Amino acid sequence: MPDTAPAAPAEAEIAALRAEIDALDDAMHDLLMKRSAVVARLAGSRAKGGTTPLRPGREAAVLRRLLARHTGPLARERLVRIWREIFMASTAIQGGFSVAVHAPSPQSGHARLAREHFGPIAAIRVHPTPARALAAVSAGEASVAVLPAPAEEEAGAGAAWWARLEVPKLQVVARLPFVGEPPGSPGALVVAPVAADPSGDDRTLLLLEAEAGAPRARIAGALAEAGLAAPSLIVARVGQATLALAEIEGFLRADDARLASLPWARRTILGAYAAPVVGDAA
Ligand SMILES: O=C(O)C(=O)C[C@]1(C(=O)O)C=C[C@@H](O)C=C1
Repeated sequence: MPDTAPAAPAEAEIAALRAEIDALDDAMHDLLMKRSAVVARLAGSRAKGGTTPLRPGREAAVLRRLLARHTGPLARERLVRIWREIFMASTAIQGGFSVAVHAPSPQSGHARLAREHFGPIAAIRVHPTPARALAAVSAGEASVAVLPAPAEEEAGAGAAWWARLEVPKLQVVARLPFVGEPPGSPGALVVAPVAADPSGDDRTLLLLEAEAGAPRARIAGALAEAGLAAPSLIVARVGQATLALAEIEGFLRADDARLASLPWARRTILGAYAAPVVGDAA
C-alpha cells in the first residue's frame, strides 16, 4: 500500500466535531460561571480575611493535583496557563489586584516572569529599586511585589532586599516560575502583606544572623545538626554581621523546636513558597 495522508474529514464530519466542541464549550463555560460563583462566596465569607485574596500555596496544590491527573494531547504548560488565568480571574473577583516589580534591568526577565504568572490583564508597574516596590506594597498601592530571587553577589554589598524585609508585615509567599523553570532563569520571589499558605511541599526562607566571620561550613553544619535540610545557603558579610539566608525544606513555623536548637538568637522566617514543579513533569 502506498503511503497516503488520511482522507480529509468530510464537511459533515467537521460539522459534527464542531458541534461536539460547541457543547463542550458550553459545559466549560457553565463550570467557569459556577466556579466563579463559589469564589464570590469565598470572597464574601469573613473566614478568609487578610489583605490580599492571593493564596499561592493553594494555587500550587491545585496545579500539582491537576498535573498529576493530566493525560491527552493538551500540553501541560498550556494547562498551567489556563489555570493561571482562572486563578487571576478568581483573585479579581475578590478585589483589585496589582503588582509592583523590580527588575535589575529591562533584560533581566523579572518583569516577564511577573507577567507570565499574573497574566496579561494584571496591573503591573516596574519600580527602580526593590525598596520602592516593597514600599508600594506597604502603602497598599500594590497587592504584591515581585523581586529578584536572592543571590550571593548582591548580598555582600549590603544591597540585598531580603536582609531588610519588614517581617511579619511583609512576607515571601511564592517563587516564580512555579512550573518549568528553564536553566539560567533569573527566578523571582513574590512578597505580600500576608503569611505564606502551605502547599504540601514547600521551602521556607530562614534568615540567620551569625557571629562576625562565621564560616559557611559552620552555618551549614549547625543547620544540619538541627535537622534542617538546606538545599541552598547564601552567606553575606554585611558590616560586622554575617547574614545567612537558608532555603529550608518544608514549611517551617516560628515555634518549630529545630529552630530553637540553632546557636544564634537572631533567626527570622522570611516566608515560604511551594517547591517548583521541575521541567514539564507532573
Ligand atoms: O482558595 C482560595 O482562597 C481562592 O481564593 C480561590 C483561588 C482559585 O481560584 O482556586 C483563587 C485565588 C487564590 O490565589 C487561590 C485559589
